[in-house]
Amino acid sequence: MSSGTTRPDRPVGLPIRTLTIEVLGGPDEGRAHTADGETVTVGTAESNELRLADPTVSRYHLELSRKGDRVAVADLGSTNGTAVGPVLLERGTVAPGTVLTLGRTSLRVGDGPTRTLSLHDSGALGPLRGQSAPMRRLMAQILRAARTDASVLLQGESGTGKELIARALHDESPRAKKPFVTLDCGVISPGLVASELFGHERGAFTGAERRHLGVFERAQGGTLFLDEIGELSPALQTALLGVLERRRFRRLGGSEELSVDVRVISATHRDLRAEVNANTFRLDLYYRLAVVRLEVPPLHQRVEDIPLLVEHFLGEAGYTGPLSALVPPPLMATLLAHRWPGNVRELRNYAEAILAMGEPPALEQAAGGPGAAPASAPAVALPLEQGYREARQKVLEDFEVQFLKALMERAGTNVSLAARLARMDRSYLIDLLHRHHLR
Ligand SMILES: Nc1ncnc2c1ncn2[C@@H]1O[C@H](COP(=O)(O)OP(=O)(O)OP(=O)(O)O)[C@@H](O)[C@H]1O
Repeated sequence: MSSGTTRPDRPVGLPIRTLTIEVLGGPDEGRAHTADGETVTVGTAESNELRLADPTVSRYHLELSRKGDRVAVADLGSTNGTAVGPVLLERGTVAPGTVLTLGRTSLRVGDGPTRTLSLHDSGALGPLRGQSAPMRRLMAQILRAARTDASVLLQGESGTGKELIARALHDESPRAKKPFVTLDCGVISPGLVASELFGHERGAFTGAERRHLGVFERAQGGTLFLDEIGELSPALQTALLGVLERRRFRRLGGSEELSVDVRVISATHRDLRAEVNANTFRLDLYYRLAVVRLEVPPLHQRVEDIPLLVEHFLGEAGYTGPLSALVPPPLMATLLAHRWPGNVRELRNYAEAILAMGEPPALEQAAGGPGAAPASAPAVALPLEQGYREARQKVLEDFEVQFLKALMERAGTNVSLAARLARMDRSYLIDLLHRHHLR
């Protein structure tokens, strides 16, 4: 199997038609912008490509991108919405020439000149595989960002490869020989995040029996990857901002100030620009984290990557035969048509299962597909006769037990594998298993 060296025989540039935006009305009337790349964001915050002064426009109001002959419009959770005539538009496409209204501002989107975007010249970058144009575009952006010390924010659905990309950013950077440390802000209990970030001194709080080094200290000189950054509480957002601004911090319960030389990469499955608009994520922290913002497309938007990825995962699992013997063309056609809600992770599990079982397992039906439960049917029995608090507790406990049983069955009782599949911290999983007497 040779997927690691696959070199698509395509040119290393992608010509795209860009966009222009003219401000026809409102406080910014007369301004215009021509896009450099495929997307343009509009809003009042500094990091928008088209920054407006109109106070009725949100900080991150709108994203416009080319979709063939049309222009895709995505409202980023703005306060006053985006309208075409009397119709409010959250997401959709419009023809060039359409006038959009944002608060008191009106904009006309139009065709811009053609530009050539650079693509990575192969289907591999470190551990990453992908030969589709979006993936090779992303690889080119990763290589460019890796050479700088800029903070990078990765945004994409779960399982799209954000952690692998963070790793590639580190491996391709001048910090490659220094540590790469990950903290998943979504799976550790909220009370422990501060001590995981900054460490603590012995006796800093009940149970702190010895000094603990936080991730900033362990990543010194290297890269810190903060996964699920959108889950940070407001207090921790403030504390993290302080460290990033001052480049210094103290362990919890400590008095010594320690200096930080760490490059921060963070990731989220949510659009933090909408969280900034809603005031649930600090704008100043967003600026610090998203000096470079990379969007990782879901797998169904880059289906050309599927054969290469399947071949790669089978090869990693030890398969040396021809791809078509395990995945004949009709099965490959099914894989290309599947929606892959779990993205590349789901594809990897699927490829490994084909090899383990010697035959293709059934693909899970996406929610809403044929056979899915009607939207109004409750997913769990609701114990309405109990009070809210007790009922919530009971439903949660039932869910945890069912989830853990299914998880341990899938993982063949291997706790490390189970933690990986469930994307949770291994020690937290062990705690949960003990709590429910499943171990
Ligand atoms: N482009 C790729 N090439 C090779 N392997 C990939 C690629 N993208 C993802 N994977 C594999 O898919 C799995 C999921 O990737 P990863 O954990 O990086 O996703 P993620 O976006 O960080 O997910 P989550 O948000 O759930 O943490 C991993 O096993 C990873 O190695």
